[in-house]
Amino acid sequence: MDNEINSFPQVLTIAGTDSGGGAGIMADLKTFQARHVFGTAVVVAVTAQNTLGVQNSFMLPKAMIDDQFAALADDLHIRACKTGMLGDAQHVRWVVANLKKYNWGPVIVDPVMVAKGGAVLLDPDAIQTVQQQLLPLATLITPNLPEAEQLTNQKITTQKNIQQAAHQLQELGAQNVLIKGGHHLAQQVQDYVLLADGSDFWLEAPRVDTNRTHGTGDTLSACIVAELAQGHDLTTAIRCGKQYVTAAIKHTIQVGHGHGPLNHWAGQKEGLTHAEI
Ligand SMILES: Nc1ncnc2c1ncn2[C@@H]1O[C@H](COP(=O)(O)OP(=O)(O)OP(=O)(O)O)[C@@H](O)[C@H]1O
Ligand SMILES: Cc1ncc(COP(=O)(O)O)c(N)n1
Repeated sequence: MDNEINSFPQVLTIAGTDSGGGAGIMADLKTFQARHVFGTAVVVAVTAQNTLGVQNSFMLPKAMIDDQFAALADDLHIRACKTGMLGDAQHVRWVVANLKKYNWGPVIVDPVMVAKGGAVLLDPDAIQTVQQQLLPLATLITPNLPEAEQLTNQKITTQKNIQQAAHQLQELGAQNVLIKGGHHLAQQVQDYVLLADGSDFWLEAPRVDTNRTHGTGDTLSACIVAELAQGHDLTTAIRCGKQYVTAAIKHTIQVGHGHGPLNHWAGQKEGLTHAEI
């Protein structure tokens, strides 16, 4: 009976808010809505932010974080979750404890470190805690190139470096790895995927010439979470996420003076049905 009550696919983002609406929990919830799953959130950090940058941030106390997890565990049936901005080492530890305490389905780790505008969203001291405690819980980790460099302690300049870094992230405990190539300014953006069984592939798309790319990583990982919650396999979910984020970047909307947000209605705009994108 409980299965019937909680049968609609429910997902969770564990991250920071963005008052400007473009990244973090806001981008995740917009993506969940567009992808037809019910989105929930554990707020770890609150940021005062807009498309020009992060003006202030506040980390929530442990009791408030634990209570949010407990409230969800008591009532909902979360099928997949993701992490985003976690701020510092102690918050990473508190989140890890709650990931272990309950079952939230597959865990997608988006190891957010620095915002597009340059603000630090993860204390550099916390990187070791992410490597040692969070990575082993990751069904999939989705670093961008600078994050992959930090997590593997190496410069990444070639495709071979990217592949080596992905293997290193697996050795640290992440089951599957998606290294995002948005920060490499080539004509084609290339993301690299290394799966748990050792198979791999590249995802390619033409670079859209725009600075309206606030929240691209959040949107990609949130879409993957949504697809997993609906029962798709990981490869299908990743390919769908890539198609969705590419469309959301391509169909620019004019919001803000700086790094503008994506168009989370892009699937509808392209006339794509839910099943096609
Ligand atoms: N200008 C662009 N044109 C097309 N695709 C892009 C562009 N920029 C990023 N992407 C794609 O968006 C996704 C996110 O990549 P990116 O490297 O920007 O992540 P990120 O830095 O974590 O994003 P954010 O921190 O803004 O959330 C990847 O699939 C990447 O290839
Ligand atoms: C709360 C929060 N989470 C994540 C990001 C990263 O997004 P971006 O790199 O596009 O600024 C952000 N700016 N704010």
